[in-house]
Amino acid sequence: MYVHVNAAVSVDGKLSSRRREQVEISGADDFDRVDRVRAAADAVLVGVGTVLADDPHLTLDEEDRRVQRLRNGRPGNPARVVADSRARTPTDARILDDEATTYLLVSDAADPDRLDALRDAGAEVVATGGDDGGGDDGENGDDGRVDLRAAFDELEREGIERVMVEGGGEVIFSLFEAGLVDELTVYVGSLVIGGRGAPTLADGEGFVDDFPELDLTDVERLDDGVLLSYET
Ligand SMILES: NC(=O)C1=CN([C@@H]2O[C@H](COP(=O)(O)OP(=O)(O)OC[C@H]3O[C@@H](n4cnc5c(N)ncnc54)[C@H](O)[C@@H]3O)[C@@H](O)[C@H]2O)C=CC1
Ligand SMILES: Nc1nc(O)c(N)c(N[C@@H]2O[C@H](COP(=O)(O)O)[C@@H](O)[C@H]2O)n1
Repeated sequence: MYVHVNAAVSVDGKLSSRRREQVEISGADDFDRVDRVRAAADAVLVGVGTVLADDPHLTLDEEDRRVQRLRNGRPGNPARVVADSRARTPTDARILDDEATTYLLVSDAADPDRLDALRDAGAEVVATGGDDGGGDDGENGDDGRVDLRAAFDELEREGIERVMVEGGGEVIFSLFEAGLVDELTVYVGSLVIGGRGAPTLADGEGFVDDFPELDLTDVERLDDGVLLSYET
């Protein structure tokens, strides 16, 4: 699986404010670039924190790009994928409409009745990862969250080979922690958000050593900000 993480941050590295509501950090040119990256992907992935905060749609904005994909024998929109251990995605979430296939990555911690309701609402459920019985302590490498590596193997069996990850900070950290990131693009908008509780590009537990190092491959001025491109 090729994994491209993309995010927009303020100059102080925040994805959003302490209210966790969507903040428009990108300008028109960056949103168009994001649409292009989506169009190249087989699937767009977010964490359930992003679904609950933003209720994103994750489809293509540009009709021409949908048409081009269909001409190439691909679905008009990339599939949508949510890392959602406990199946907290609302059944009326926008990502569950019929404009694309939507996979919910869940763990053993998800309630079976809830999964039935989400299947009825149109979701394809992929279960990996489970509860080690020891609470959220991270012991045994299993804290009841989705095992992203195993889930990606399942998605590959569904023909998904290229994933674009749009956030948020918890999921992005987990992907770096698991060594699953191939490419990172970060749009840095010219604003300060601040707030110790505001989400950043990589949240989670954070690293204390063995920090993932990246190769800077490009720097581009875009809208009123800067696009930074990295490979791992
Ligand atoms: N500026 C930007 O480009 C973007 C900003 N955002 C912002 O980010 C915030 C949401 O980010 P977060 O709260 O960090 O939530 P998130 O979107 O990273 O979701 C985290 C949740 O995913 C679930 N999950 C399942 N398996 C997991 C695993 N293995 N590792 C980590 N999480 C796993 C857990 O329930 C966890 O609470 C919102 O404020 C949203 O507006 C989100 C996307 C893009
Ligand atoms: N690239 C980017 N720039 C910003 O300024 C943003 N606020 C976001 N947010 C994320 O974009 C997604 C919205 O998707 P739809 O337009 O509803 O399809 C979602 O993942 C937001 O968190 N991204």
